Amino acid sequence: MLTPAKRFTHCLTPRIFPLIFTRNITIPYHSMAGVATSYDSPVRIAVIGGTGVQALPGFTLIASLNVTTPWGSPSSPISILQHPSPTTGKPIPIAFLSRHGLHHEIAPHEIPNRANLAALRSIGVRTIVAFSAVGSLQEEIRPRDFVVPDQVIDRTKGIRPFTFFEGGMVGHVGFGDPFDEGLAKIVRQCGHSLEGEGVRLHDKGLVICMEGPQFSTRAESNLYRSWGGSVINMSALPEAKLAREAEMAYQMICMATDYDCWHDSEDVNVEMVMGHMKANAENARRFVGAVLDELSKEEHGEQVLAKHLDGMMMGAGSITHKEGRGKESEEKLRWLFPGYFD
Ligand SMILES: CSC[C@H]1O[C@H](OP(=O)(O)O)[C@H](O)[C@@H]1O
Ligand SMILES: Nc1ncnc2[nH]cnc12
Repeated sequence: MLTPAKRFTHCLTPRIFPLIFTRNITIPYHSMAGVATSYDSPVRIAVIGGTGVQALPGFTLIASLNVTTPWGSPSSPISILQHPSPTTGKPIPIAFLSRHGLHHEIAPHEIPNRANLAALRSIGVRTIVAFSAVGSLQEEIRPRDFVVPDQVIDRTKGIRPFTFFEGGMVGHVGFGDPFDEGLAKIVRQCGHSLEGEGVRLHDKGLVICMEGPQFSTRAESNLYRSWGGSVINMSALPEAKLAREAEMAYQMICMATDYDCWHDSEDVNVEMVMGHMKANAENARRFVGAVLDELSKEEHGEQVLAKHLDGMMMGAGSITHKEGRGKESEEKLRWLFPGYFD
C-alpha cells in the first residue's frame, strides 16, 4: 500500500484522462483578486459550511482552489485558510467549502455531493467537520442549541447521487455508525468547553435527513418524533455516506433554528432559520475555532489523517473482478483512489 504522502504526490500527478477528468486548480477565483489559486501541500482538515455559514470569518485566506473532479465541480471554490496550531504555533491549512454555493444558490437536492467530497479528498483532506441548520424534534433541544449527532435516518428519496461505486464497480462500506466517533469525542469536548459562554450542547442525537426543499408536513414531523428523531435537516445525506466511502472521518455539528411544525410555536420558515443562524453566528464561529485549535494539536495527528479508515475501500471496493469492471467508473475511482484499482 502507498503511504499517504506518496499517495498524495501520486494523486497530483497528471494522468491520461479525458479532459473532463483532469484536475484544474489554477483557474482564478474571480472575487479573490491577488489570492493564490493553487496550494502545494496536502490539506488534511476541512469545514463544510451550510445554511448561513458561507465563509469562515477570522481566518487568513491563503488560496482559493477551483477543483474539477470526474463528478463535476464542487458547490464552491475551496478556500484554503490558515490556522495557527495552538501547540507549535505553526500555521495549519484548513479547507472550507460552502455546501449551498457562495450565495446559497444550490438547493439541498442539487448539491454536487460527489464532487464536493472527491474534491476535498483530492487535496488531501481526511477529516471533515460539517455544519448544518436543523429543525428540533424535541422540546429540550431549543433554537440555537448545538447537537453533535450520532445517528441518521435516511428520508431522502433516491434522487440524489449517493455513491462513488456504480456502473460496473461495486463497493459496500459499513455505515452502522454514520459519524466518526473519534472525531465526535473531540468536537463534543470543544463544545462543552464553551458551555457557560452561551453555548448549549447536546452530545448525541438522531438526525432525520429529509428530501426537501419543502419542509415536512405536521404528520411527518410527528412520525419522526415517534421514531425518536432529535433534529431534522436536508443535508446530512448523502454527504456522510460519501465521506465514509472516501475514507474521510466526518462529523456534523447541528444548530437548531426552529421546532419544525410539530410544536405549539410558529411553524418553521426561512426567516426564522436565518434569524437564529445570524444571532448565533458568533457561537458557531467560536465552536469551530475551538475544534480547529484542538485538531491542530499533534496528539490528534492519527485521527486527523483518519488512519483507521485508510485503505478501507481497497477491500470494500474490490468485489468486482477486473474483467467485469465498467471502464468509465474504473477510471473515476482510480482518480479518487490512486493505486487502489490498478
Ligand atoms: C434554509 S432552511 C433548510 C436548509 O437548511 C439546512 O441547510 P444546511 O444543512 O446546509 O445547513 C437544511 O439542511 C436545508 O438545506
Ligand atoms: N425544520 C427543518 N426541516 C428541515 N431542514 C431544516 N433546516 C432547518 N430547519 C429545518
